[in-house]
Amino acid sequence: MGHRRLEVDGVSKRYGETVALDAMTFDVHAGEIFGFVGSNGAGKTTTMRIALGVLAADAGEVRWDGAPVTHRTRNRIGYMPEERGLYPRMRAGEQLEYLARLHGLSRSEASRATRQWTERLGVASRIGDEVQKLSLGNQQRVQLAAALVHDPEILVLDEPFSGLDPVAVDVMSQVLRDKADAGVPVIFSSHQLELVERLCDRVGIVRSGAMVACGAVGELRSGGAERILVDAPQAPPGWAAGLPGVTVVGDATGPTLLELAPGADDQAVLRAALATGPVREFARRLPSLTDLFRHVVSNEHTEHTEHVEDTGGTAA
Ligand SMILES: Nc1ncnc2c1ncn2[C@@H]1O[C@H](COP(=O)(O)OP(=O)(O)OP(=O)(O)O)[C@@H](O)[C@H]1O
Repeated sequence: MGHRRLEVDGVSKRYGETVALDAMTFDVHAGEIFGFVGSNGAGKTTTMRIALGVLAADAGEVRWDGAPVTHRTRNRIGYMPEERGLYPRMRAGEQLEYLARLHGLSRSEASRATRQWTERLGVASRIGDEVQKLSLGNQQRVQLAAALVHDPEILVLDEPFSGLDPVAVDVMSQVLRDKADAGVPVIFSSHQLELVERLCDRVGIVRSGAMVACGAVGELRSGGAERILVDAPQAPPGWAAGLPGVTVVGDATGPTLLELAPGADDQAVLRAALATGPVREFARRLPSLTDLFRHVVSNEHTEHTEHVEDTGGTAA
């Protein structure tokens, strides 16, 4: 049971000239929440649609429990599409029961699951309303209920948190955690990086259709450059600018955030700070997931520039 995982292995996909996925590879283990992050157009939705089997890959394979995902597996995935796929004129409750029955639940099981999930997600009083008459956030809660009513073995959710109020975010987070604890691999995409950092066991950062960083949040954060926060209230602006191997990251008033190149001497930084007057704080700070993300995105620009120069060189 513990080794069960959803594997995305070397999946590539083009739309005409556009390379949407370029050998995308990662896996999500049973019992973990995996956060899938990346810029707009990086390839998250395409990956999830291929994992679900609604879109075919040009190359590569998606496996569940060691075997390629088939139509049968697909039935056991709870999917929340980015383009929310509910029928606007159908009543929320009827729709959920209908979806549950499509996945093979009996009439009474379907109605029990509908009641259970609408209560859990705080939309039980809305089951008689047409979906189009619900607020966006409530439509989204119904959409999540739709991904859950058939008790899926795998959860694949495309931006499930966008547009939810903070209470709904908490409810949704707890639902995902409970599902993971019950042995379900949970993968979701999001641009809300603080939430991803808080909720996910592992995170994958995608850039231009490929995975560029993947691992436990703590692991990724501690793998970044060393940062030190220095609070030296009497230090003049620019006090740290000339120190060897030191880059000033945060320069606003108040404490200074410094990034140290590998091998830079933190004690030299401390002495320089003390030379300006009292030092109230001198502490190592890990970069946040947002910092890491920005780093990855700015590398994208660097590489892009290099690529353009290379092309120019070849042409000339
Ligand atoms: N049906 C399509 N036809 C042509 N190009 C497409 C199609 N769907 C996606 N693409 C392209 O594939 C790339 C990946 O898109 P995808 O929707 O997977 O990104 P995403 O990471 O989900 O982005 P977002 O964060 O904006 O939702 C983009 O360049 C997009 O323009």
